[in-house]
Amino acid sequence: VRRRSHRTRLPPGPSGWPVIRNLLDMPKEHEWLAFQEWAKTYGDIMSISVMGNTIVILNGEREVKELIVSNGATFAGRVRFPMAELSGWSNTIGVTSPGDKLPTMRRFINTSLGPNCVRDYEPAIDASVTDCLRRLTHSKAEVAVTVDPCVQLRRLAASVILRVAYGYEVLKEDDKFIKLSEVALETFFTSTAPVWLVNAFPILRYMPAWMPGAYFKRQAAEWSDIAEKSRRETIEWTQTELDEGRALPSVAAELLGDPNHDPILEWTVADMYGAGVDTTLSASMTLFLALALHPHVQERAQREVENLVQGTRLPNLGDRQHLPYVNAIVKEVYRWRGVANIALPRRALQTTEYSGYIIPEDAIIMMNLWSIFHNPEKYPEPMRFRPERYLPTEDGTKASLSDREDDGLNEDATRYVFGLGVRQCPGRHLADATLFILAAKTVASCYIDSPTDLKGSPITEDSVSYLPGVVSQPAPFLCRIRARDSQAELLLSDGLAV
Ligand code: HEM
Repeated sequence: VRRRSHRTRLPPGPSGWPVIRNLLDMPKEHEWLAFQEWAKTYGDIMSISVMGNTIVILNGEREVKELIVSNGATFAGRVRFPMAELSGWSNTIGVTSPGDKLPTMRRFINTSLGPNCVRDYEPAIDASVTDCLRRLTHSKAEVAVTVDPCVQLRRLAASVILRVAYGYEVLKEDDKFIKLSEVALETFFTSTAPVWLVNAFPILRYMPAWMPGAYFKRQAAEWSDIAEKSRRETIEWTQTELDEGRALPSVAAELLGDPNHDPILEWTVADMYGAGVDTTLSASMTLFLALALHPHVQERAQREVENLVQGTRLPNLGDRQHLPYVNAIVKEVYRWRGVANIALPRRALQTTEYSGYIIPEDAIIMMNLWSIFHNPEKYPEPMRFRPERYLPTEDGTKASLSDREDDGLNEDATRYVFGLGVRQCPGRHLADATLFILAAKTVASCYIDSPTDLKGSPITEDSVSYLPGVVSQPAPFLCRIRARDSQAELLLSDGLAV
């Protein structure tokens, strides 16, 4: 192991090589696993240096709480991606650091997506979930069909977001706004990749577009048009609905209702798609995979729901407090494989001293949520999906359901999965409500089993694999799904969208 000299006073880390420093050490994918491994040598706060940037990695809950929560303002910055800014994404909240526009954006999105939002949109979320399960089961009780659940779960995540953001209802498989938003989002992700030299050397952004080597500027101009088209067409759609008196309540309708609204907030509405769809989809796919792998979890959850509703209806958000085991499933979905394993990197806005180390201004800060979620002292047998770890039952470990703040053992994973502090995910209430409704209705009405990869090889808990990326999703898988019985089939097909 190459250790860096103690004299630097940066948090410890591999020493790297002259000039390129840790460029070759930096893992190409699933970096949270490498960071977790490095923590065994360097500890819960460590650093590396890549392309002139200091990256500070926080592997422990104490470091995350003390730096990100208690020192919130210092670490509230986001990483800049000049190529994304040139490509029309400069008003995206997820790359905006504190300054003139951030407080306006945060206030708006926190209010629009606060706990009230969930109450207002609950019927729409409920209907979308039922619709999704009906499509997945094909409404045929006791006839199991083999499906790739990703297709319908993506449609569900996108339907919820487009309904809440614009009052738009997805009615077709190849929906125009899903396509438009996905194409635009692709340009965002591609423009944040390190292959664009301008992301490492921002000075290049001043090169005139006609110069040899300035291909990136012409590409950025093209992508900028795509981002603008997506933002404009969606918000104009809501404006037309408002003008013609048929707009459904939505975040965009609320915004457009104020004639003096700040136009920058139209981008914040658009951000909901990019930030909300892949994340909700990742957690939903993990839910299906975990249920398919654990029939006893489904049975216990189904019994819990059945005791409450007695076959008369499907459960809903109002039942939440009476369904502790279903709640525990959602918490374990957040923890077991993670969604955004290194959250969304932050940037230090000033030089700070912590635990005897210097964290320099502009350092990139990565919270390794994976390390926290897979610390065996905090979550015994961390690779096992065990919802009961959150429950005060004979096989559970919690002292009480209240899950006190200082209770480190099997702490509620919801506290971390959405990040922490001043930049915490504003979509958490919406996402959490969607996942609870999906989990409760799924166990109440369906039975899922036989998970395999796309070639038909069985998947076990130990062979589960996840794709790389800021948002990590299960590798594509198939499973068998059927409506639990004819009563469940009836409840799923009742009062549905066509
Ligand atoms: C299971 C689903 C989700 C997970 C796990 C998740 C997780 C996260 C995380 C870890 C962050 C970074 C927080 C930080 O830096 O501390 C974040 C930011 C964000 N999320 Fe979510 N998210 C989810 C769903 C959603 C939804 C449904 C929306 C909106 C509809 C949303 C909107 C945002 C936005 C706008 C940001 C950027 C906030 C900022 O930079 O100030 N997220 N999310």
